[in-house]
Amino acid sequence: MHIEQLDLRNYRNYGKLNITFDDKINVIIGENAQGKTNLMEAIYVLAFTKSHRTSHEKELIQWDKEYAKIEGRVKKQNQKIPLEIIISTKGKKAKLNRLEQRRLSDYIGAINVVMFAPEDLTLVKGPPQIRRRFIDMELGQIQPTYIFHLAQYQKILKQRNHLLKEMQRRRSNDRTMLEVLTTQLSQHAAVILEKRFVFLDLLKKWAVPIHHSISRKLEKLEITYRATIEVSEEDNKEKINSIYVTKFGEIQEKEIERGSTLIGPHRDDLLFYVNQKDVQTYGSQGQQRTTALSLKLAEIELINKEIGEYPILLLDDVLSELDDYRQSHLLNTIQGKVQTFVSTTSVDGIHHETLKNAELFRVINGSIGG
Ligand SMILES: Nc1ncnc2c1ncn2[C@@H]1O[C@H](COP(=O)(O)OP(=O)(O)OP(=O)(O)O)[C@@H](O)[C@H]1O
Repeated sequence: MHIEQLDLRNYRNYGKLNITFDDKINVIIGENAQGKTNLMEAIYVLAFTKSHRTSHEKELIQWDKEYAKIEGRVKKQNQKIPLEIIISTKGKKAKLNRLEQRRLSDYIGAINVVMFAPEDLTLVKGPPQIRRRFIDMELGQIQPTYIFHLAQYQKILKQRNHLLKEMQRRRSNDRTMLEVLTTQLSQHAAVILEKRFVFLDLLKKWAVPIHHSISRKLEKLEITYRATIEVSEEDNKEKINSIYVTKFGEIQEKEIERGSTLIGPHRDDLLFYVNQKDVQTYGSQGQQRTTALSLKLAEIELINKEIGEYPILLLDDVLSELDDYRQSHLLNTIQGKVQTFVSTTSVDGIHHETLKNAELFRVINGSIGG
């Protein structure tokens, strides 16, 4: 799949932009603060309806304007699909084939996008929420029902935390309500965990051999899921649900005392081992980067396997962060089959021949020239 055309209106520092892209490699080049990441972000928002770098959507609207609009024409399985996101101070609209989609899960997945930015290099070393976000974004775009369960889970979690806080302060003792919320939360948590286990199994199938190859066959990567309950990656949702229900029963008084939900997928994590050593604690920066790169490359292959087409790849200022060997590995993998957007301040540090045939877009203060 690829984006043929992108139109922006009042999006960050782009007042008006109409641009046609190459279906292979597009290099977005410009000095700092000219709008390279803004362009990448717009493509990301077109795919996920939200930004990868802010949760405050008002920031996406050009200063002093009422709304921001992103329109894209995507070619997927030989069909041209028009997509549109409008963000205004009143809210957000997502249109697929010119029809407004009320549920996010009906829109997300229309195009598949994989973003690789410098922050992703901290995927291994950074806090657990980065790894949970990684799973949620990647799994969500290949399985829209996951987004539905995640959204329900988060809604119920909020209500449950509020109730627990009220019970902690002795302003409520509504045990029946707590039981209802616990039952609902466990059900969604079980579906989320089951789907994460299936996804992880697929991810490992790709990431482990890729890591082996990038490390010149010296390193064996292992990935495990760390849950807040004792569960096996082979367990199905019924089994997981019953484990949650039992555990919630056991910790109920502790949860009331703390005023918060203490177990569930919102507290889980991924662990990475290289040659049986925990990469987060013992890995070199190089090993951590290889792991992050292997995961991203695995994701690209996984989406191709699940969807039947390669996703669109956004490499925001990250190529120059990788050494020549890792750069080559990345660019050789995508060569000729993945529409890719590379943003950079200079092509000096990027030596691969793929870029020689790329289409070049020069960004100066929210305008693009060839
Ligand atoms: N809502 C907005 N309205 C207008 N301009 C904005 C808005 N949000 C950000 N900008 C401007 O966009 C520019 C930053 O663009 P961007 O983040 O894409 O930079 P970049 O080209 O990727 O630079 P770098 O190489 O430093 O990352 C800044 O000049 C900023 O003032």
